Amino acid sequence: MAASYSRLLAEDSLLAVEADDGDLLYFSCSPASCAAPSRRPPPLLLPLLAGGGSAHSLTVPCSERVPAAQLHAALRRALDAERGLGRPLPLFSLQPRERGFLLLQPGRSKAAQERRLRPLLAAHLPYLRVCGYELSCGDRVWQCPWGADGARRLVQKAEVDPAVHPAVSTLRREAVFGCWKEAQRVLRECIPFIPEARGVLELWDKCPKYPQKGNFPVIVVEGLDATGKTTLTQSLKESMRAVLLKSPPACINQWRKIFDNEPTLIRRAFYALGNYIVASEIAAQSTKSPVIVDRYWHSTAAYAIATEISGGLHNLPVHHHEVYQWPEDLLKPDLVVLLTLSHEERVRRLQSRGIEKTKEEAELEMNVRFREKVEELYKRMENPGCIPVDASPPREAVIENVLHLIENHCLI
Ligand SMILES: Nc1ncnc2c1ncn2[C@@H]1O[C@H](COP(=O)(O)OP(=O)(O)O)[C@@H](O)[C@H]1O
Ligand SMILES: Nc1ccn([C@@H]2O[C@H](COP(=O)(O)OP(=O)(O)O)[C@@H](O)[C@H]2O)c(=O)n1
Repeated sequence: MAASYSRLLAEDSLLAVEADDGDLLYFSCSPASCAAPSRRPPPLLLPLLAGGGSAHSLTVPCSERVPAAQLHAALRRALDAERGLGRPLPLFSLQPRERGFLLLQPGRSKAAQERRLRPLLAAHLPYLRVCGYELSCGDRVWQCPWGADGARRLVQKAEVDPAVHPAVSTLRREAVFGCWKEAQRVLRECIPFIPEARGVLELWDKCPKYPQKGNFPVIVVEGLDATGKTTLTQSLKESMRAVLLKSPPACINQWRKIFDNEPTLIRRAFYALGNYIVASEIAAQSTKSPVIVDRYWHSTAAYAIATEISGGLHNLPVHHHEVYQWPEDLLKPDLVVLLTLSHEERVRRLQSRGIEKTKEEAELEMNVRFREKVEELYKRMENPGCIPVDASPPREAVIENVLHLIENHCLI
């Protein structure tokens, strides 16, 4: 009979490894005495070890968010650069809650893998939990912690798959901030490591904290890259005699590249605060004229969730989850238009535009699953939700449709 999730968490530690297709495989690691002999050994590890390969897991305790996120990113870079160490798979430990990597290396002994790993990890070792994996009695896999303090534990395929992706519970803390105070807190913690964080915070300090919208309409245009946001927002600006704003706003754009190269926690805090900075511009401008905004909070949340939650649509947080709700302290637009386009047409437009692609754009183009998740996430956003508009007709028709939509919302 399958063990319950709560029992596994009470007695064992539970690990989730992201397989090649982005889906998750769950293992439990139990003190040998309470391991039921009927529980099967885990896939992935058993064939690898039986074939003479080796495996190590590295996890980063998450006590201090910013240093932990930076260490995790540094490890990823080091492992990606070190070809002789095998393939790193993203790994979540659910008890204690930690993130890290599982290194799988066919045809290399545990001792040999350890010899390559030790110098690479030397500087980080005090802040990491590292375990090697061993095979005994033909089909028993043991987890063996480095250092003297940990007893080895039996690793088995977990008989329960928690219904929720392990990263869902960390989204609020690490990627989709529910209020400006949280984003500000993260950027403050970054100042010792990233001096530019101070620049962003100084600009934010000058902004009113809960600005109110003026009487003119505020319309946001969202959508994947190359769906026609720039084209549409420019036309709306002209035909409505509106002011056109962008998030992130021009005043922090100079630092965008720096934050784009930082781990999720820091990168998303930058974009989140960017939305609050643009909100004060929206408030000021909407007392004088209509305002069009090219990307806003929905983009920040949708991209953050799609990057953090691996696998397919089934792994996304359930409908009406708190991460889909508009932050209460962020100025709300009157209408959010979502431009939708088939994958083929979007790629054609990207190619005909021909400018250099950012890493995330290139990933979007390549990764159909990621694109599907971003689009689905846009549609799950609430209060306000996005209104989808087909962006495939000619430019003039798209603009006309959106102008009708704006009129129907009684905004002009
Ligand atoms: N309705 C349309 N039909 C055909 N091409 C379009 C349409 N709207 C935009 N484009 C073209 O597609 C490309 C991407 O549009 P753009 O407005 O830059 O998208 P985004 O700002 O969303 O990245 C541009 O070359 C643009 O001229
Ligand atoms: N309000 C915003 C705007 C952009 N972003 C991030 O910036 C990326 C897209 O910005 P972009 O400027 O390349 O998009 P386009 O306006 O070129 O389509 C997304 O991948 C998001 O990660 C965000 O998080 N929040």
